[in-house]
Amino acid sequence: MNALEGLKVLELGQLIAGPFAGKTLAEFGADVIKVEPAGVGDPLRKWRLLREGTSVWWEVQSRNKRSVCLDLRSTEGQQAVRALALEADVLIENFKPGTLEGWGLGWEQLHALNPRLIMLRISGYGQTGPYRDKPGFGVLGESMGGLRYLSGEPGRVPVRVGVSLGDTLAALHGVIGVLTALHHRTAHGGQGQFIDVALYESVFNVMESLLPEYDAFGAVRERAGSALPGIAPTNAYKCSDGHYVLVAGNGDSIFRRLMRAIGRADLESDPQLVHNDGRVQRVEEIDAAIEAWTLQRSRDEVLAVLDAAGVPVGRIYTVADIATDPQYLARQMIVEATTADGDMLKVPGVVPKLSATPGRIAHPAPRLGEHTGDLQGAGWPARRTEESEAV
Ligand SMILES: CC(C)(COP(=O)(O)OP(=O)(O)OC[C@H]1O[C@@H](n2cnc3c(N)ncnc32)[C@H](O)[C@@H]1OP(=O)(O)O)[C@@H](O)C(=O)NCCC(=O)NCCSC(=O)C(=O)O
Repeated sequence: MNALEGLKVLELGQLIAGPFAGKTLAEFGADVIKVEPAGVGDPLRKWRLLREGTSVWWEVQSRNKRSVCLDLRSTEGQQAVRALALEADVLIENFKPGTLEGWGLGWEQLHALNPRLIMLRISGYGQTGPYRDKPGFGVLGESMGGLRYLSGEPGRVPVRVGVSLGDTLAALHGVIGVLTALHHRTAHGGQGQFIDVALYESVFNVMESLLPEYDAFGAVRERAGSALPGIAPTNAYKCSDGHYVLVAGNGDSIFRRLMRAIGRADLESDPQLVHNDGRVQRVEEIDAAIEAWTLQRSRDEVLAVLDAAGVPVGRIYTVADIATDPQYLARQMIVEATTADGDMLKVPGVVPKLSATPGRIAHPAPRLGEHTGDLQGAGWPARRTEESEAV
């Protein structure tokens, strides 16, 4: 039994923000039907590295979903979506605001058709406000949300975090919205509602004290490279073999253990360094002491000594480190899955882990339009036998 068994989800839209929300619901048992344009399908099918013509990213993002091809610009395609929406619990979309309305598939139209429908609408800037009509991508949401300005070294160009974090953050906020709206629908009279998620707001929501610090102190937070301003010591420190380690000594007792481990009893017992506020005043001195010690040792030696001392320490993981890490392996986070072409592929396991109803990879990402034939007649199409068995 999966937690979202029986939940019917219709996914319109493309790339990351909407489809990552669909993926998350599908991993917990929702029946997600993805609508794609015939011919090319979701452009993500061709993003980054392709194997036999299909992106391996697609294999992860679309697992457990069904794919039907419908032309949303055509009357027939729009009618087919309405027929599906009539029975759907959730519709996910991440088009530019107004695109669905132009196709007669906006909230007003679909809500009138199916008052129980919950609609997740993800866009760059939201469904209202002066920017609503602008197309949005993750990088712009990350920037407007405040993240980009803080990423990188002081005085250098603000860098992109390595993945489209704005999109996945929006997707996860969208999933929270869907689950909240489902609870509300069950508890209070069965009505659906729409959820308006903006990429920039999803980023802004995780920006910690950025705004109140500006309001209270006029402080504009700046890029700080690998350090965490106002919290000490925590940084990346170079080792004798050229690798870096991350050491987070920013707890009062952890700091004392760290100083003992690196042979700095003087700093361990310094009354000014007992708490964070005092350490922040002398962060450069503390960082220099730590790096003087790490520079004398290889990364593995540093990790072993600080691990034994109970100090939070870690390497900077490449994917090669991830793929062989015992913690990942012990918790089934590296899973061998079979693609629709019968090839094996290592993919991330399901997050989060539920004790009674864990998520699962039930079937591979679909070929383009693999399930269009299921749409015979009206209503939500039943899953084919082999798929129901896989679930
Ligand atoms: C991604 C977008 C910028 C793309 O903008 P546009 O192409 O200008 O327009 P729209 O959203 O209105 O529509 C997308 C296009 O796909 C076409 N389309 C898609 N599916 C169909 C089907 N099934 N049938 C017919 N046409 C279709 C649609 O007609 C448009 O084509 P044309 O009319 O021919 O253009 C926008 O969708 C957007 O702002 N989305 C919300 C934010 C978001 O999710 N951004 C995405 C992230 S990925 C990312 O950020 C990242 O990697 O980083």
